[in-house]
Order: sequence, then structure tokens, then C-alpha cells
Amino acid sequence: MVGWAIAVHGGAGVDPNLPTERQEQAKLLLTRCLNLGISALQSKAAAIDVVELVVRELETDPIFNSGRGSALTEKGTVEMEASIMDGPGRRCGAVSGLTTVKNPVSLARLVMDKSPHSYLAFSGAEEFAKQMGVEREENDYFITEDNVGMLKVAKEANSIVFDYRIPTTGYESCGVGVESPIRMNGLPISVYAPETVGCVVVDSQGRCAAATSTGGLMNKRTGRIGDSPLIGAGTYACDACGVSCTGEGEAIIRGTLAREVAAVMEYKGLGLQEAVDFVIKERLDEGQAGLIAVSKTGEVAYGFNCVGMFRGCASEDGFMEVGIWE
Ligand SMILES: NC(=O)C[C@H](N)C(=O)O
Repeated sequence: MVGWAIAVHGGAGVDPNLPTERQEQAKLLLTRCLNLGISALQSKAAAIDVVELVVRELETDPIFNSGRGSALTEKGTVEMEASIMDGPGRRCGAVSGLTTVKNPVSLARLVMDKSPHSYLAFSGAEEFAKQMGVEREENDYFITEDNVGMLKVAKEANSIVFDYRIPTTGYESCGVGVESPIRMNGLPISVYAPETVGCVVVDSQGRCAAATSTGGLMNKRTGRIGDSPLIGAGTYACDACGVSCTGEGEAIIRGTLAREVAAVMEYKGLGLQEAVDFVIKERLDEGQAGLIAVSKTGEVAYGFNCVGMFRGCASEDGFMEVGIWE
């Protein structure tokens, strides 16, 4: 038996001028989600069930960029994506291009449990959702007023990614995201891509699991797939650890960030926090990102190379922390 541990995130790359009220709202939600996960772990729930439960809660609340409140495409539509992975047996499921599914993480779970595949996208994923009878919603449910405003700002700033979560009244305070040297069709990709959600858990039997869910990047091209549904990039779990990433998806994909944490533990013999620090420092190029991780021995760790990351962690020994900045 090991002590259980849990970590959640609500995105990396937070606007330094984020109003205090918004910071408090985000921290309250993270605390609520942590407590939900903690109760489940105390009732001996399996890691895989806990990550799904917690991410569902985050998707259902519009504060972060997943499920309801997802970032919008250049056409003002939502294309949500999610993935989930169970350390024992390295079982996984992923979905992309969802437009009606209330809880993408649960559809990813069904891909893992009820299909012979690992990853379903767009019309095929929607078809699968109908067959599975998962809860679906109209467009209006997912598209919030805040996000319609932010898409407008992103378009005016001519920025592909621009996802500061701010109240409708405060656009003028958000400024323009720091420009990345990476360009797509001549447009800068903003460095800030916050607010994807994720959860990693090790249960008292030492089983690790991870899940990540997102609307992707504000003003993204339709059809764009980020790191969050990609096993090994945004999400990974194995016997040794569970990892969920957030930030600039293209950089996370190039660095296969989540898998790298497991790889350096396995091949370099690093401990969890050392592995996280190494990967953030050595595998991100100029990209900005963060990640949360747990190990089979009950450790919890996080790291990021940007201004902040919405995150919370707790472990069986009574440790609990919710924070945004360094
Ligand atoms: N907010 C995020 O973390 C964005 C996500 N990583 C993506 O690129 O789709």
C-alpha cells in the first residue's frame, strides 16, 4: 500500500494582470475538484475513476477552457478534445473534434473501455457518442459570452492563440499575448494558451492515471488538434507515473512532454520532481507550458516555465496546496 496523491490543473500561462476575483474563483474551483477527488480516494476509488470524475467536474464548470467554456475556433465554433490513460496495462482513449459531447473525458474513457481503438475524431467520434448514449448539448451550452468576446480580441490582435480568461468587462486589461517566434501562416502563435484542465492520480494501490481535456486554442483553425488528446504529448500514464500537460500545444507535441517524464524516470533513474524539472528545462524549446505528475510511490510534482499555472495538489499525509504563481 502507498499513500494516494492527486494533482489538478486549470492551465498554464496565466495573464499576470488577471483580476483577483477571477483568481479566487479559479482557486475555489480547483479546491472543490481536489476535495471531490480526495473523497473518492478515501472511499478507495481507482485512480482511473478519480481522474475521470475530477475532469468531468472541471468540464462542466465554464471557468476553464474545456467542455462548457471551451475556446472557440476561428469560425466561432467549439471543437473539444480529451484523453485518458490508465497506468496498469497502459490502456488509453482519446477524442478530438467534438461539438456536442458534454463531457469529452468520459467519451475518451468509453473509447478506451468499449471500442477496439485508442482515438476517435470528428464525425466518427460524434457517431460513437450517439451510439454510447452519452449526454449531448446544443452549441449554446458550450459557447460562453466571455469566449465570444475573447475570440473578437484574438482576431483583432491577429493572434492564433489568445486565451486569457477574463471577465467580459475587462478585455482592455488583457493586453496582447507575448509573441512566440513560431509562426503559422505568417501569424504569431501567442505564448499564452492557458486553461486546459487535467488531473493525475495515484491511488493507494499504487495505480497511476491521467486525464486532460480542452477546447484547444482560441482562434485556432478548424481541424487543429493540440497536445491534449495525444497520448505521450499532453497525457501519459504507466506503471511509474501519471502526467498531464498544458500550454502551447505545438511545443508540447514536439517535446512529447508527458512521455518524457516517464522516460527520464525510467532511463535516467530520476525521481518525480527531478524528472519534471528536467523535462520542463530541456524539452520545451521556446515553448511555454506546464505539467502535473504523480508517481507510483505516492509523490506529487508540478513544473512550468511561464508566469503561472492554475494547479492544486494533495496527498494522503494531509498535504494540500492550491496556487497560481511560482
Ligand atoms: N490551454 C492549453 O493548454 C492549450 C492546449 N495545450 C492546446 O494547445 O490545445
